[in-house]
Amino acid sequence: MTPILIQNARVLGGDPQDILIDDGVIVALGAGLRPEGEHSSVDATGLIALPGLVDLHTHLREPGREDAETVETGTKAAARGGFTAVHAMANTDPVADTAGVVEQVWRLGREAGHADVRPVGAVTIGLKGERLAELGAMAESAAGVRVFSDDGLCVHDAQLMRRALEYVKAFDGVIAQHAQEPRLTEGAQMNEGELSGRLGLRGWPCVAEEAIVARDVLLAAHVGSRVHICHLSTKGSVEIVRLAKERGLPVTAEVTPHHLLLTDELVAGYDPRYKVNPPLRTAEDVAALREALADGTIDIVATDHAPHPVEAKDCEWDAAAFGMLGLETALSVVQHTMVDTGLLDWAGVADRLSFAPARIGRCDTGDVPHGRPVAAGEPANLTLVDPSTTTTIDPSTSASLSRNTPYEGMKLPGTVVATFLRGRPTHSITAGTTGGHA
Ligand SMILES: NC(=O)N[C@@H](CC(=O)O)C(=O)O
Ligand SMILES: [Zn+2]
Ligand SMILES: [Zn+2]
Repeated sequence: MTPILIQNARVLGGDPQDILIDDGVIVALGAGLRPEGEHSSVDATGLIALPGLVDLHTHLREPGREDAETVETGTKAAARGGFTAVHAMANTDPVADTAGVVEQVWRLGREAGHADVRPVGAVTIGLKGERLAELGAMAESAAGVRVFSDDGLCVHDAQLMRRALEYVKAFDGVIAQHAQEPRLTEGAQMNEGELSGRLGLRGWPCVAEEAIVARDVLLAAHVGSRVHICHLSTKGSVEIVRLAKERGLPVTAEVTPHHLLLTDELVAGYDPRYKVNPPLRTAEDVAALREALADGTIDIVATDHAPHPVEAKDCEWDAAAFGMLGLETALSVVQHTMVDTGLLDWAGVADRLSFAPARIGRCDTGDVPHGRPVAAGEPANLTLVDPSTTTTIDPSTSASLSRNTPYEGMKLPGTVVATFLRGRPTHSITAGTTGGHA
């Protein structure tokens, strides 16, 4: 590959600089670079350069639901969203609960080549919540699993959760908990509140999440092992995590783009596009989540990209599947809710969407590290963003196999202009291909 000179990019939102990439590595960074020899140039005037984004929570659906998404299509959507690495959730069919399945997913990611796929291992066999899966074998496999989760379901048995935390401590793993007390959410369809009563939909109380968050930070502290809370959605959960961090407990947390932007009022039209787990909450919760992401109480944004085929969403509310697309719109939603509101600068975005998720997933070191500083000697995993654009979201242009975006028709700021994975463009907008993305 000939060297690439990216000119005038605002690295992490700072002053314009040139970035010279050769052989997959950033070899020089500075103003007015004039490399000798053959190279190609990219004019990045007005663009922000970020470290390649890292998603700690993606559903790629392969194996088993290749009608909803495949590793190929999901990672293509990831590249278009500016991601160079994604953690693929274990709720596939078969479940990713053995070294064999996680290695298969990891290998599919390598073959597709759009983004590095870091498989998440299931905590319990078949996600049944009964017996621990072979966590050690998945950690030692070629996939090098460090994140374990029964996501979609909660590890609700306290003793199993304790054992899982003890087990992963040996290899510095982390349990990513889908915090949902199942007995408190039987048949639940939306946030519990005045609106759920009015709409006649079974409510999903905040305490169902908060009870598990509180229990698990205490368990993690007791064991001295790391717990990560998936898709935090309530003000009360924020308060618990804040208190836990003040006490120095080993907890990290994520918020999804949709919980930063959307509220339960959208459910009033019974449109299943807004059906998601955990449910959309109130404006007060949204404000608390934004504030917590800004002050670092919530460590990261994770997409929870959850593709579903048309028939699972184009139906009555009660029958519809939970979940929303997220990879291609994440950065735009974060710009809209956090940057354009003055809550976070671009360096903060780099932290919440790249540095911190890579650290939590322990993929900031090793053979193919992510979430590294934009600096000479580092792998050229880069995302170029044009923050000055506005796009009307059009699901038909998505790289995902599914169409269940909640943002259809919305105007959102920012466009990912190019993504580089170890110096190779995995996404780039050339003249004529700009426009809608979902
Ligand atoms: N978020 C969702 O609503 N759905 C996810 C499962 C999950 O993340 O809990 C899915 O797998 O579809
Ligand atoms: Zn979940
Ligand atoms: Zn999920």
